[in-house]
Amino acid sequence: MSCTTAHFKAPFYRQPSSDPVASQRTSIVAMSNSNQEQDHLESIFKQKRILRSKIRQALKSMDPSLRSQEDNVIQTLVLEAPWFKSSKRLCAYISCSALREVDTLKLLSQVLQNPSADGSMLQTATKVYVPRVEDKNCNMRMFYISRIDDLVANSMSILEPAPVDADGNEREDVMHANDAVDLVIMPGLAFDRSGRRLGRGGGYYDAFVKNYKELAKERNWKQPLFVALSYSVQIIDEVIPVTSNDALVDALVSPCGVVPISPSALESLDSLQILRGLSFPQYMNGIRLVLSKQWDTIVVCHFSEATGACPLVNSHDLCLQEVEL
Ligand SMILES: Nc1nc2c(c(=O)[nH]1)N(C=O)[C@@H](CNc1ccc(C(=O)N[C@@H](CCC(=O)O)C(=O)O)cc1)CN2
Ligand SMILES: Nc1ncnc2c1ncn2[C@@H]1O[C@H](COP(=O)(O)OP(=O)(O)OP(=O)(O)O)[C@@H](O)[C@H]1O
Repeated sequence: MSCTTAHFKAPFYRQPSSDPVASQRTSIVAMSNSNQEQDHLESIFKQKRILRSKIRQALKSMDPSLRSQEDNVIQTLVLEAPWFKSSKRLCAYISCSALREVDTLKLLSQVLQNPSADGSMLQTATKVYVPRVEDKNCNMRMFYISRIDDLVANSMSILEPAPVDADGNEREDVMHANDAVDLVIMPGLAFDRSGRRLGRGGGYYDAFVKNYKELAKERNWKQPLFVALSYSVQIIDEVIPVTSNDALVDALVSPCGVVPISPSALESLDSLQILRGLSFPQYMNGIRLVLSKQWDTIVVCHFSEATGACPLVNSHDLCLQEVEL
């Protein structure tokens, strides 16, 4: 399933000039620019297709017991994270085992069972919204669910909420909710260490992220934290080819840990405080802050191999500068 590239054609259209010769010249230049841009986009889509099959293959070859271990580690990391526990409203995908996606069912059943994500009886319950694909034109809605057992499998075998729940009530669409979502847990096929994300080619999440960010801006809401869940084999060393439509993630959760990428993730995940709080000498030398090319600010911490911690971030692809703590 894929959308056409027509979405990209509009920005390359130029207003015709009143001088017919200039207008012809302009339109030839515009056409050749447009053709170049189109070729460039085609090349990106081709690279994406190649990368998708490579990662699908890697996921297929993954040992099922390793997958299950990684699922547990990732979900535990999320469940124990302060940014997850403090979340009042979140969007999350319903994982599909046929697509070999990081499991979210443990996470979601925990949230839906508990009165709040941090288990506190005093707080109001965390509201959960999950995706429903509306058509093949990148339209996906996020509907409120209170239970996991009244979802139905769509044509892609992904469980989805019907627009009306089991009691006959219309479900709330997150785009019409009165309050802001603080967290969006995203799926993806591959990620690089600067937060670029390769989806399954539907463009659904890219469109949703763009629309939700616009809505939050209009309403003066704090932007949600966009966090993707990833098996180790899905984090790649190469740069993921992206277009201007591709939304970056703020942070990644993999079995190696929670990796803040954007400045807002660094702030929300309290990473600097965590780093400053570390007082073990063997860690102190190993920890570095790096400047990310993507965000042009200090965003990623990594650990030296000497510490035994996962060297999730390679200095060669991310660092503009390293700062010893
Ligand atoms: N669990 C889950 N729900 C989700 C998404 C997702 O990635 N995961 N989506 C995120 O956008 C949307 C659905 N988009 C999807 C796009 C493609 C395929 C899929 O089955 N792709 C096949 C290849 C099909 C083909 O090439 O024709 C595959 O990836 O193997 C599934 C969902 C909304 N809901
Ligand atoms: N914000 C958007 N509005 C309209 N079309 C979009 C938007 N974002 C992406 N698309 C279109 O969706 C198609 C697929 O995009 P892309 O390959 O980047 O999807 P993806 O990121 O892999 O999928 P997903 O976001 O669903 O995980 C492209 O044709 C692209 O033009």
